[in-house]
Amino acid sequence: MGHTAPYRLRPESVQRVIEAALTLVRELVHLKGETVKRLEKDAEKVPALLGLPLGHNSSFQQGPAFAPALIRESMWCHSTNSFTEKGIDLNDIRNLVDVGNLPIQELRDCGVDDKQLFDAISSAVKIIYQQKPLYPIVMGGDHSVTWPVVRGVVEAAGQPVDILHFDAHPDMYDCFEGNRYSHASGFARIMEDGLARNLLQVGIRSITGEGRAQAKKFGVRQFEMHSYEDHREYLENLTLGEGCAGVYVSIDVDCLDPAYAPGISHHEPGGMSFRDVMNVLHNLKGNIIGADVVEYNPQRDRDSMTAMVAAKFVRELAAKMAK
Ligand SMILES: NC(=[NH2+])NCCC[C@H](N)C(=O)O
Ligand SMILES: [Mn+2]
Ligand SMILES: [Mn+2]
Repeated sequence: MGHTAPYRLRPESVQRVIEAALTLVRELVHLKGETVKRLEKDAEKVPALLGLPLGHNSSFQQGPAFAPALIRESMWCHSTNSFTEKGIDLNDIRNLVDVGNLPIQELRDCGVDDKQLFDAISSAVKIIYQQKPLYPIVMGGDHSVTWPVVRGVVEAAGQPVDILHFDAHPDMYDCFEGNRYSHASGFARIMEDGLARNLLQVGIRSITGEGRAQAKKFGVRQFEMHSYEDHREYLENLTLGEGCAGVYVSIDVDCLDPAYAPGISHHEPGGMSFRDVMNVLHNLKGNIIGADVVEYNPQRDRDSMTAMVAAKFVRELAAKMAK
């Protein structure tokens, strides 16, 4: 018996499914945003956690599609507590809310294509950003999610952002393995769309001629690991975001050396330590209005250790955003 063509929803049904998914996000965002305002009417910025279980644009392994639930599990694991390194209690809803996941796989099963899916991600981010005092902090999923997330932040803010991007890779291929939505092309899309006033890439140690040419074309500043010590002082005293919408921080967990983070798809030796990233993040002067932690791959992890690494990145980013 040959394969029958997969059943497809009619286009109008696909639109209804997308709207249903965004309605769930909209209701949760409104509920959490209004609750925070009732508890703390002067709250300026409260990070709102959104999970994007997406892995199909990864060029090598698709495990990041399973990451959000496992990062949440580590965030609240009783092996630790709810306080961040500098004393923010994330159990306090005024410091962090969770608005659930966008149902990525279900949308794709209904025949939603990547353009529609990325538009839905940008819409979900705008819903969060427009519900003050909430600001989006996203858990991937592979690094392809950053383009639609940054687009949503910039469209809602009305101005470009300064982006601080931690990664072993520049992710600026024009088109990787025939896919312009690839996790290895997201920052090319971001720069083409004029979404970033400045893009600083930190932790780079796997870069092709195209990666360097694209950086030159777009004016991207790349801080490569082979000369990291020459730039440490500067990177650990950054001021970003003044005169534009603010700062967006994207952490690809593979910025870390595989010794510290085995649970990622692309093992690239010679990476950063967790403390190196914290030194840059804790000392950063700037108003972070959006962030993401991506590329955690549970299928490569050891005893959930990298889930805890991704979870601590989320926690410390949230603490840095909260005001
Ligand atoms: N977001 C990422 N993890 N990108 C990884 C890109 C890997 C690709 N093989 C390269 O060499 O560039
Ligand atoms: Mn990477
Ligand atoms: Mn990346």
